[in-house]
Amino acid sequence: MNFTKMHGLGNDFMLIYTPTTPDFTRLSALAPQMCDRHTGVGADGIAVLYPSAVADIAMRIINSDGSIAEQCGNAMRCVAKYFYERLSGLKTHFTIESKIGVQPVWIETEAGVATKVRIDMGPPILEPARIPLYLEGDRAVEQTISVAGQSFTYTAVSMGNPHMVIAVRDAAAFPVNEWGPVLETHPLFPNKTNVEFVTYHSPEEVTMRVWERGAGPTLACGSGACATVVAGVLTGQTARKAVVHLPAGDLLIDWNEQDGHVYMTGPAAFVYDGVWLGK
Ligand SMILES: N[C@@H](CCC[C@H](N)C(=O)O)C(=O)O
Repeated sequence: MNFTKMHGLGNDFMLIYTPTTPDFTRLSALAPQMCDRHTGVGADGIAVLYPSAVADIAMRIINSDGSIAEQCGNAMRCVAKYFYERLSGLKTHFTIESKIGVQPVWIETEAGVATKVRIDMGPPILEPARIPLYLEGDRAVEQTISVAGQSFTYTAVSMGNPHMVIAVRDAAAFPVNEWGPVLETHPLFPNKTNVEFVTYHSPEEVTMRVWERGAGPTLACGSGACATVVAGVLTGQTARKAVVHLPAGDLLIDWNEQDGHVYMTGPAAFVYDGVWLGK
């Protein structure tokens, strides 16, 4: 099976392009083995790229544990760069069909190379029932959650996939691996959740670290960065446009006032092309 290793700010993926309908059951079953960092290729997930009837291309994201997620901002930027440079004939504006719908994409280029990708990540979903989260009311802003004898204040946002955003004093030093797994699987979130630990520095700047549902600690999460700025706006911590600092670089997030959609801009990179020889 041919694949291309790519990453978006260190959130890394095996991209598999197939001109026919993908066998998701097989790819989900293979994902833990392919994504294993010792005995496989090593990746946070698999991004599957295939023809779409309603957009220029379709993509689905499979987490490294084999679960299929609704959304993945970093994989979408990788898919967009791949599509722009290898399949589209250098089209700088096109659409990608994901599980959440048809998402417009814009490519910034230099000599035929995609340097930045901007994606319409759609409107955030705030109603707890649709995140999904077991909580009454129409929003989950600055709620308390208790786990293993510790309480956290969180704001929940779905970008198609669920996110719990927790403001902490120093996100860079926060023990993500200790608290991430217990919060990911908290029974309040029936489909589990991604967890972002964030420090709001100013209305325009945030530092974020993430524990991803189905993948563990990753270096970046595009949908999580979108959720972080939405949570920042809802709690009065950020402006609608802010830079999210991640361990390997920055994402620019803009929760547009006119259409209510969240726009994400950032880089994507090729690493290598390979052939998976396992079964
Ligand atoms: N890394 C992603 C999100 C990938 C899916 C996530 N782990 C989930 O299960 O929702 C991103 O960049 O958005």
